[in-house]
Amino acid sequence: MHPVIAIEGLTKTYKSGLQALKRVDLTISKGEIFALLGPNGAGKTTLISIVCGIVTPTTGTVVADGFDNQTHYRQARERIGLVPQELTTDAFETVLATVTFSRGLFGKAPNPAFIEQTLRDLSLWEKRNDKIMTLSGGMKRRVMIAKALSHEPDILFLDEPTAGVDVELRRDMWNLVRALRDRGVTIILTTHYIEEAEEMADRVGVILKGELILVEEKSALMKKLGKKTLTLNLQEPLEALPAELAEWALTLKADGAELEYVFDSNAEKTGVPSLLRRLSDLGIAFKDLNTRQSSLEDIFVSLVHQNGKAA
Ligand SMILES: Nc1ncnc2c1ncn2[C@@H]1O[C@H](COP(=O)(O)OP(=O)(O)OP(=O)(O)O)[C@@H](O)[C@H]1O
Repeated sequence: MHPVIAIEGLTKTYKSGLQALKRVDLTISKGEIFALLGPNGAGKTTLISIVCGIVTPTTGTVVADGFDNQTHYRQARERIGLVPQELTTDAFETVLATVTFSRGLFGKAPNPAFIEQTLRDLSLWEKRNDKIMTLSGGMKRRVMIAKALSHEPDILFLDEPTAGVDVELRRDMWNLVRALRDRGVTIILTTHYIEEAEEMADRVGVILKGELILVEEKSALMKKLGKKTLTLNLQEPLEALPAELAEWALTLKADGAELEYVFDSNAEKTGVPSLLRRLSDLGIAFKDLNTRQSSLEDIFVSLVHQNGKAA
């Protein structure tokens, strides 16, 4: 089975001379949910825009479901639905007309039953005769998704799908994305909300300054890079860390009332038992303790930090 998207040697230098993509190689399998993470300006939108045929790459190729998006643009584009970051739609049109028109743009035969189902799935059916301009921001975003799905694409790109939407709509979107995946749609999303990637993605890619610095199964990534944090709530606050504790990577928090120790949970020797013994020897007592597995957010922040230092 060929990958549903194959990106090879992709680079993009804008006319301004800015190199937005350095060299990106990436393959995506059918039915995956792939989350692309990266700080502002990393190149996420540029990458998506190239795959969707909106921006021309400087070098490299993109093959969507077997079709090169430059030599077979129409066939490649037909397979892709794009929900852009910005709302781009005719404010004076009704919801139903906009979504129906979108399908027509791809040369697909009308299918009112399919459009109705799509609008119902997105809780837009009641609003079908409303003009887009009268809808709330969240509803407008749903319209953008309905438009992207109108021609029944196999691959859906969501560029920051939940930026600025409320918690309820975010949950709805996640459910929708899962339902689409269950139907065999491949989903690529960019997000600033790491919890979104943590919750949804099968695989995660991290892009920094135009380079895909990491692509990994989410579960493997969290296991491999995951650290644990042990927090001890002290009986008496400490003014400073005693020199006798220098061999552990400790931080004092909450005005000295909490002692935090970050350790590698995969290591043979975590340092936790010896730390507790040393604390007891020093007469430092604690009321409570807890450990927390690091989240994808911690991992992401430390990756960005490391790369910032390396640059
Ligand atoms: N049309 C353009 N002409 C020149 N430079 C551009 C153009 N579009 C984007 N850029 C630059 O390319 C770099 C990557 O931008 P891009 O929008 O792809 O990043 P992003 O990761 O999507 O960021 P954000 O999270 O802020 O949306 C940025 O430095 C941006 O200023």
